[in-house]
Amino acid sequence: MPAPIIEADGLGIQFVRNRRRQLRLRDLVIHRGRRGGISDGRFWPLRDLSFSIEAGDTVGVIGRNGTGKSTLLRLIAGVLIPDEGRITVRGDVAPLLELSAGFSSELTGRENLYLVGGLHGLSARYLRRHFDEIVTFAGEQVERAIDTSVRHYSSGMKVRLGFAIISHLPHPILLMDEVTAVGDAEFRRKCYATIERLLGEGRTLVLVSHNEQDLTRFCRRGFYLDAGRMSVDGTIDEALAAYHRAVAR
Ligand SMILES: Nc1ncnc2c1ncn2[C@@H]1O[C@H](COP(=O)(O)OP(=O)(O)OP(=O)(O)O)[C@@H](O)[C@H]1O
Repeated sequence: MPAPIIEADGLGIQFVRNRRRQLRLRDLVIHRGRRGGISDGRFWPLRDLSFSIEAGDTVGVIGRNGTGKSTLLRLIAGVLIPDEGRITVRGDVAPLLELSAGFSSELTGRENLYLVGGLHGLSARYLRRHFDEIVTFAGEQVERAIDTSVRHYSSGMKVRLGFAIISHLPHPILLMDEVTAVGDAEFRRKCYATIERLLGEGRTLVLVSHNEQDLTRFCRRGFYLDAGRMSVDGTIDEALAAYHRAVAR
């Protein structure tokens, strides 16, 4: 049996809050700012996480706001380095996260396509060959503005171009954070079709979403995170049920 494509063992990361700006009023009033763990601004958005994901698994990550879901994706993507434990990722990652990140506002859409595609390892030859397809996918507005500086793009246009590029990566692991929440109905339809095609090819998906339809449509497995800990690692229905019980309390 091949080794898991993503494996976490006692994974944890510590952040430092900007104490003056972010210490909550409740902490100041009830604990007079002395509560352990946050008194020096340090806290663990994720701690003691162990799991393994096999190639082809589709995992939905569920939890309330601020429970560390996006942080987990950023650890898998290698954008963040753990302070405790280990995360092992055996394959390239296509990060459908912060899709307009990496664009250089001075450059045109066309130049950014080559830049961002190149940064993710796509060759200039591949990008030339698939250029029309990528731009068409990004939609008419982007197509018309492809030789305009992206400074003049709306955030939706940047996200659409970003999705069009990243979804062309051949990488086996897809990370998505609320991708389908952006864009209009037409773009969402294209996103769904693309995600289904990619999953049909046997890619591995880790999806963070508050949209239950998306979660049950794309994910077989579910992680329910509660205050930075793994509360349920089961089927997507089991994870959603635990989340519902928690929010009903
Ligand atoms: N770079 C950072 N420095 C300090 N704190 C951070 C940083 N990034 C996130 N946080 C905090 O870490 C915690 C976890 O954040 P994260 O974005 O992973 O939550 P989430 O579960 O994805 O939330 P949401 O559902 O709102 O997207 C939150 O309290 C957040 O405010």
